Amino acid sequence: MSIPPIGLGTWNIHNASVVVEQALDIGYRLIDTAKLYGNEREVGQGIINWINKDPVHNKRQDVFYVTKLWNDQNGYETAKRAIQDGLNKVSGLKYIDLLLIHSPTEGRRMRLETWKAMQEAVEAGHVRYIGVSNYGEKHIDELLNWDGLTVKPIANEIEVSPWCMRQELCDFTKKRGLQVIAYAPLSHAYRLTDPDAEAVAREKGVTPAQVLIRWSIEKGYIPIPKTKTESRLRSNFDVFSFKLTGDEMKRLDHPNVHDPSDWDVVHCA
Ligand SMILES: NC(=O)C1=CN([C@@H]2O[C@H](COP(=O)(O)OP(=O)(O)OC[C@H]3O[C@@H](n4cnc5c(N)ncnc54)[C@H](OP(=O)(O)O)[C@@H]3O)[C@@H](O)[C@H]2O)C=CC1
Ligand SMILES: O=C1Nc2ccccc2C1=O
Repeated sequence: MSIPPIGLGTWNIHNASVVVEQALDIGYRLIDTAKLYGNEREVGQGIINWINKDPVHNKRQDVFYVTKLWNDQNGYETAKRAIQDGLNKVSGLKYIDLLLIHSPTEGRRMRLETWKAMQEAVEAGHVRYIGVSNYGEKHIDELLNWDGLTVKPIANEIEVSPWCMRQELCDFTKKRGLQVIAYAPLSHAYRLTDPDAEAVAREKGVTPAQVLIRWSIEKGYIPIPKTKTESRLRSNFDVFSFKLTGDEMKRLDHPNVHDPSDWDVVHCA
């Protein structure tokens, strides 16, 4: 199993079919959406449009479509129906590459019931891989120690940036065999004028956004920056022709800051 090294986040993208097609043209291969974002159908359409315009070169199996079950879709029967709804919205894609539980907030019983429905979707061939999002250490171990587990999670999608490093959780996630998908890698654009990010960017001849995306990659994470702007789609993807040194990484790190740009539920019961 290999997950592409970078993805496109699509929260708040309303013309998603256009943006997704542009992203795939540029080279993005992972697209992250969710029931919550209200754009699964459009994201799927963007992928289909991209395949249809050059079916010899653009293949369904080259795209990694990620979506998530929202909090109100937890519970065994509800999740089963929700997975079918999600599949129906992107019927042209035939399957979901990675399905995540969006968050652990609904409690242990709901989390595990939802997982049971997700496992069955893998066993039925509707979903290739399953994973979690916003899970803390205890949620991960709850799942891995559950006696009903037949399909292991492959990833934990969590907010990670130099101002929300979550080093212990990231190390734990990887130690348990899950990849870290880093959401809000640009800290929702709140930190693009940070003096150190700007200085490193100037020295390297790149943008602060490229520095932050590269920071995630150097850490061994899969960043999923969001942009609806075509020029930024291009530059955010252009992060494989330079590296950050150990000193530059340290200059960007803020291990003592915890400033998530969004919700923070990894410690919920
Ligand atoms: N699982 C979860 O609970 C969560 C998942 N996510 C996922 O992660 C994705 C990314 O996180 P998100 O919160 O969107 O925040 P990001 O950190 O990706 O930042 C997005 C913001 O940065 C701007 N931006 C992007 N590139 C540049 C650039 N090169 N220069 C200047 N500004 C730029 C965008 O503007 P513009 O679009 O106008 O160009 C947008 O305002 C989401 O879209 C979603 O897919 C996010 C939050 C929670
Ligand atoms: O992309 C997202 N933005 C959010 C804001 C609040 C809760 C969940 C999310 C997302 O998944």
